[in-house]
Amino acid sequence: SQPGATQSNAWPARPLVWGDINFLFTTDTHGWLMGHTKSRPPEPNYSADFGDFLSFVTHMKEIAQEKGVDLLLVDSGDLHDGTGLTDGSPTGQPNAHEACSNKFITRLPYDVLATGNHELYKYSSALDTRQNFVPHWNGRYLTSNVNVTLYQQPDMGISAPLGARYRKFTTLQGKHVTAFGVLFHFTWNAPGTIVQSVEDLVEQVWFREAIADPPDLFLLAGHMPVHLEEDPDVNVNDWPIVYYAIRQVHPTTPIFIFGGHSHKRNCTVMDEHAIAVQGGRYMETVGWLSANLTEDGGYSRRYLDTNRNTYQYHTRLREESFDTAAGLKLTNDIAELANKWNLHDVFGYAPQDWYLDRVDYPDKQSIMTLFLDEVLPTVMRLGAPERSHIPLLAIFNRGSIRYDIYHGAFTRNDQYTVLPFKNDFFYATVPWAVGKRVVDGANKKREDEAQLRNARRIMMPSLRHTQGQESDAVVMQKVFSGPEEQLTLGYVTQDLCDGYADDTIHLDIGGMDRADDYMSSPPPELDDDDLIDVIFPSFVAQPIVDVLNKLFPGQNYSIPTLPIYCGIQSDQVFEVYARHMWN
Ligand SMILES: Nc1ccn([C@@H]2O[C@H](COP(=O)(O)O)[C@@H](O)[C@H]2O)c(=O)n1
Repeated sequence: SQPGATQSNAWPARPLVWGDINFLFTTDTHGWLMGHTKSRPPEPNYSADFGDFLSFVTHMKEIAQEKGVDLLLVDSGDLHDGTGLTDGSPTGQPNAHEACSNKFITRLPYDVLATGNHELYKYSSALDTRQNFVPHWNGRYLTSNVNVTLYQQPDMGISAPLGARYRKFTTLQGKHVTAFGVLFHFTWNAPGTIVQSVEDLVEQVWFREAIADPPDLFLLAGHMPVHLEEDPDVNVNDWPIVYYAIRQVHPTTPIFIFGGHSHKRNCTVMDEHAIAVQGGRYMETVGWLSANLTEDGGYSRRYLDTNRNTYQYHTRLREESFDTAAGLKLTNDIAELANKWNLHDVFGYAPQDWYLDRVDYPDKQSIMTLFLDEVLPTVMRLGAPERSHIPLLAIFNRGSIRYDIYHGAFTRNDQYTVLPFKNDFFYATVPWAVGKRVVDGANKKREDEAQLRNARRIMMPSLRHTQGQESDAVVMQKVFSGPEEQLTLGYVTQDLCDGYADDTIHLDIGGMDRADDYMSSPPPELDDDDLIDVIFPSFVAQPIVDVLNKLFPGQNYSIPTLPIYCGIQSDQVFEVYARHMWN
């Protein structure tokens, strides 16, 4: 682990069940290669870093070989955006260049990787991925429906697949695998990148040809949730389209789906021979899935907390013999980069914990309450003193706020874990009669668009997994025999497959589904004719401009003519606040 990380004192409840085909899977790691280093619960659950993970995977692959079975390592995208290692480069290099392309993730023996939406928000990230990350993987980075346009000679104007379209390979134990990497129909991608809809993907001649021959199994890695979600932003499950396209040709060939994007642990069984799993977020979870293809013996899934106890328990290794030389080197190299980029510099001391998912606005412990009521208005005023004579309404898309803040030192790295995105703040000065309706208007627009998308959505078939008939509660009691007060805080997953899948038994940390994306600082008391500065991040400028134009016809707002409110960008807001208020 990284220096100073607080180790977990909890342990897995029971060994993994191996099959003849086994998978370890990650998704939405978002740069959390240092692991979680804080001491407040549940952070120690996730205190292993990528070096520990490398040692774990290396040992697990050896165990698989000893058992004469296969173990494949899969990632479902969103490596970018989320910590100082991906976003805190002092040199302005492409996002995640050091963490992904040059140094760290390439050291893991992934068999299949897929791209996420966060790899495509900036053209520079996508190009860097293609030029510096993809070549390392030698056909294992799969982007079945994503292209990038090349603007350098001799490829001027050519639109080329970002990675490989698909991969056919034979495992060490001789199983024939056909693999795809699919991204949901993402539309907020940077100019110069192209995301083909999943409907169109499955109609392509190359796709039809690629699925024609029956493999022993289909492996579908992709950045979309395995189950429909409440939140319209992540409610983008196009898996059924791929599933049915394959099932039309191969009614019983096993299909293994590895999803992502909604940051949740999840699982669903589509038919006797098809299962979809998903491993959470931020290197909190390493997923495990096993199956017996030869005996047709069902599945076993597990969500592993990422700490050294977990890794040592499942590899049956003691502390002294667990680390591999390559794992230790990766740990050291990550620590070195974090130091070089001053990620541990302290901006101030947070006086309490604030949570992203456990509670919601306006709870005093919600990070949205801190951000909207305190941080955003304070920092906007500090950044634009010349506009202090006009009241402000600061609008924000909550999807930009990514993580908790814990009591104690608030560092440069924490700033990126809370808000990694570099967006400008635009503003429009409007009468309060208009300003007070912008948030509702933007949320309604988002809802309407989601409903339109969902109107033509094919539902994922769901077969309640029939192995291990016992209820979750009974299984849990069996696997944990100690008193409840010994349990630590963590995930208690309710997915759509039978049995209890969390590897370590916890007291439920709880969590909520996000509702509205657009929120604002507290509205001032004004008359309808009073003027107000409506401030919003550049990332959501287009929907806000659309709403403003609807509410205030004749003004013809457009992004190029919008003034910038202050010189502070969104990824600096917490630094400015912490330096002023927590120092
Ligand atoms: N420049 C950006 C890029 C993204 N966002 C926010 O991230 C959300 C998507 O994140 P997922 O992990 O759900 O894929 C997106 O909806 C935005 O809220 C941003 O604010 N600025």
